[in-house]
Amino acid sequence: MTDWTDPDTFAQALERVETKEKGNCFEDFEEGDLIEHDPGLTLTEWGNESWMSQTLNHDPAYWRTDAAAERGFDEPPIHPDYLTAATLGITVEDLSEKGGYFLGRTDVRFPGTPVYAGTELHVESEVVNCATSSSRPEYGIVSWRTRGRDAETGEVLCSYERTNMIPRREPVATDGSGAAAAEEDDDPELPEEFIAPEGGYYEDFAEALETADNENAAVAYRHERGRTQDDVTVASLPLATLNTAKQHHNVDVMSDSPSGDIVTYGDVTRSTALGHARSDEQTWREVGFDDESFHTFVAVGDTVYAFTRVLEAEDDASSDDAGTVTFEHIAFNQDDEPVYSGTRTAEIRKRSN
Ligand SMILES: C/C(=C\C(=O)SCCNC(=O)CCNC(=O)[C@H](O)C(C)(C)COP(=O)(O)OP(=O)(O)OC[C@H]1O[C@@H](n2cnc3c(N)ncnc32)[C@H](O)[C@@H]1OP(=O)(O)O)C(=O)O
Repeated sequence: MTDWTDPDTFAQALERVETKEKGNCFEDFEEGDLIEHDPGLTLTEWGNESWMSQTLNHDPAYWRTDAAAERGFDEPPIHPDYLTAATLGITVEDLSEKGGYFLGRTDVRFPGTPVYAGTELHVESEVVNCATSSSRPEYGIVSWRTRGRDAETGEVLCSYERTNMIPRREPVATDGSGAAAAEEDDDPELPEEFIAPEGGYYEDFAEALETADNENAAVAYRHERGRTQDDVTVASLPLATLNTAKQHHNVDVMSDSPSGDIVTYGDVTRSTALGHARSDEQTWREVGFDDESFHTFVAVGDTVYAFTRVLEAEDDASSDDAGTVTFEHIAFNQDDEPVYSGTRTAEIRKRSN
């Protein structure tokens, strides 16, 4: 009788059987396709608090009822970073589980916030672009518009457009023009002076911008905190959002990939950098995020730091207690390499109120 667990026999069986594959290849996506994602997620206090604590998002309004009430929330709400990460995590099984990397995202908005624990998320994505990668013949580049809705009311809570590299079944011939376009600008022009705001209130950002306007200066500074990536940030946080990307939890497969190892979920990297930035400001509300890019991998043992450039300050917030500030945040690693960048618009509390 055949012993199926004999290692030689089993190796032969493994070679001959079909693998029940997961995920979709580039060829499976067509512009205009609408995909309703089967996994759903109830946004819980546990999920929210795990995400916020591990990414150093310790804003009291998301932790304490008195601080929440002071900011106009009924109770500590679901953090927009966790909402964004959960909205994306649910989509991975259909959109990107096959492999490839999360390259970037834009137009991240929260039309239905605040969102409270107990809300069930239902997520759908529409394919908005399928492009050939001119530098990587074995991949295509796909963009989707994703909407996370309150499953009960249908209200859109989080919406964004995201782009991933997605493996092709069959590599295509490319002209290699992508590599040429990526050539480094070896003569960067930086301003003569860097100004840091005095404090974290709206007026501090507005005043610093005004000073910089009169000189060849930029309002830019780094944040002291860093967060070294470990099993929790690399594997546990994405799995808690039902993100099934093998990049985050399958060391065996990833040893034979461009990164050579499991890598941090892009939303963990960016949320950690944003947590560092928020710890040096008086955040009132998050408005949105644009032009987000993931430049290189972050892996277990890497440390995520943050750098902020203040771009704009406008006294046009939804509340008299705040003004609107636009930032560029850059996450970087222990070797000072940028790993993430993106712009963020947030309402920042005014000093006078
Ligand atoms: C979720 C989820 C997975 C993750 O969270 S993975 C973790 C987050 N992402 C990363 O760590 C990726 C970091 N990026 C990289 O390491 C490099 O970009 C990468 C993927 C190795 C590619 O590097 P290359 O130097 O080979 O190439 P480029 O950076 O020039 O990009 C390749 C092509 O993609 C185009 N592209 C890049 N960014 C964007 C963007 N934001 N939007 C649209 N297109 C973009 C770029 O122009 C190149 O195009 P070519 O035609 O020239 O090939 C999950 O699984 O869902």
